Amino acid sequence: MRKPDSKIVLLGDMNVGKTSLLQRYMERRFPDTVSTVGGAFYLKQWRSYNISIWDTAGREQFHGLGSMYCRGAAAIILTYDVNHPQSLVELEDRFLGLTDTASKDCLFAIVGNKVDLTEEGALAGQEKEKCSPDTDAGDCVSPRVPKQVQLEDAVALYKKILKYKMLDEQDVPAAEQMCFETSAKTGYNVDLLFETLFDLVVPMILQQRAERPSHTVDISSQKPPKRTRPGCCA
Ligand SMILES: Nc1nc2c(ncn2[C@@H]2O[C@H](COP(=O)(O)OP(=O)(O)OP(=O)(O)O)[C@@H](O)[C@H]2O)c(=O)[nH]1
Ligand SMILES: [Mg+2]
Repeated sequence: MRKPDSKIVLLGDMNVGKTSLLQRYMERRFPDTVSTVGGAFYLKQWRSYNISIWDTAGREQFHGLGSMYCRGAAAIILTYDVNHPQSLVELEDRFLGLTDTASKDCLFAIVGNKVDLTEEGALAGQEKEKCSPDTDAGDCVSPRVPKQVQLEDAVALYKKILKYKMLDEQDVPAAEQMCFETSAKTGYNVDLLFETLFDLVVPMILQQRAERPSHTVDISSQKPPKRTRPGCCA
């Protein structure tokens, strides 16, 4: 397997839908999931680059592993559930600190998932009817409720992160570009999320390559060392 050129990590509380988002994007489906243990990754080829996308466990007991998964990451997807305000609070309180091991110019996306469960989901083009007993589970949506976390709350968190990382708003992508509302269930905005990040990460790969010192030695210009005492190896 080729070494990945870059790394993207999904972080966020348990049950917000990290695994489901990744499976929706990589496998184009919304399977039943079990709560993640530790972490797992997919390799995505984007243009001629290999990007690893890491799914992490949101459960408190795996918290200690988070900073290890973030090491060297080029982008981090901070995921919350639009129906659970506490999951947004947790991003700041519990997960942001884990990102200190990421690359110094790491990008942040903030993603509010499960928008299909909200009344606003209907406005986002998710017009499917409520489940009926004979409807396939994957084809139905649950009764909708007003959205509990607004996109502006995510934008405010994005700006706080920039302050925490001491980054200038002018040097990073705008909050409006990096805050998403998604549904792993319907696929709403899922491609947009991942592919926006891939497009932003590619120039970072190119820059790293340009900065990396060359390890190639031109042996044709090397003269053999002079031997002072022939035959002696001491
Ligand atoms: N309605 C709806 N349900 C979702 C969506 N995304 C995930 N779910 C459901 O939410 C539950 C948790 O999803 P996971 O993807 O396992 O959540 P996770 O963030 O990976 O959780 P951990 O692995 O425990 O950290 C599952 O029952 C999913 O089917 C979504 O967009 N809409
Ligand atoms: Mg999971």
